[in-house]
Amino acid sequence: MATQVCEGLKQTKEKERFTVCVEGNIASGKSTLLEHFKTNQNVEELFYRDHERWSMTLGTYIQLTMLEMHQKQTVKPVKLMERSIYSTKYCFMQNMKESGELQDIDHTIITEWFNWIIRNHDCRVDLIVYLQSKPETVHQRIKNRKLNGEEDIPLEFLQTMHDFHEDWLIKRSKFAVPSKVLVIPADSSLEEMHQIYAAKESEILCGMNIKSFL
Ligand SMILES: Nc1ncnc2c1ncn2[C@@H]1O[C@H](COP(=O)(O)OP(=O)(O)OP(=O)(O)O)[C@@H](O)[C@H]1O
Repeated sequence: MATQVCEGLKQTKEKERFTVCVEGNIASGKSTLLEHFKTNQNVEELFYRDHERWSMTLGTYIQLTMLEMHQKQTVKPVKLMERSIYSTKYCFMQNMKESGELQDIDHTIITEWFNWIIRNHDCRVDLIVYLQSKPETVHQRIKNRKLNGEEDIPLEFLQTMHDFHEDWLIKRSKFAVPSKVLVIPADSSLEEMHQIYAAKESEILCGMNIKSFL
């Protein structure tokens, strides 16, 4: 897998900048990975709450926010992003549609916008780092961090979000994957995860060295 990712990246080696999107379930450790590489980009997403009334508003706004993140220029050789316009659409919006929170007409409009955006704007991704975690693991982490509003997130919801990520990035049964995918099992302890990130630094950073960030 690691070799395949490196091979696949050879074609893009000549480019000056890379975009890497970190994907995974709620509390799978995305911010922790970003923190490990000392970036401060963090998009707060509130999809897991009951947004029946505000789902269209929220969906449109978050899609716009993700577009802004994709468009953002950086002087660093690698732009690390938490999530992407793709997981927003293929996992979170899809869940809102299938659960009935998002009306069909609203979903159709958001999809039209999504298709137009990715056709007409540069939302290129060079690598997706998928933090693959068990729903039980992230459920426990959510309980441990005790954030307001998260107390009621049921295991079933985390299982559903896990399934959307797996369908998209592993089974590839529903939607196109926009880049190579590096899968990192993310159920280990924090200390072990930092060791794994250090060991996989070159793969995660598309062959770049963390020192080039400083
Ligand atoms: N390997 C780990 N072992 C135990 N706890 C962890 C581990 N990784 C992260 N955590 C803790 O789990 C919580 C979620 O981690 P983090 O914020 O990095 O996840 P996230 O994927 O960014 O979450 P969100 O989807 O809410 O943005 C935090 O309290 C963090 O300290």
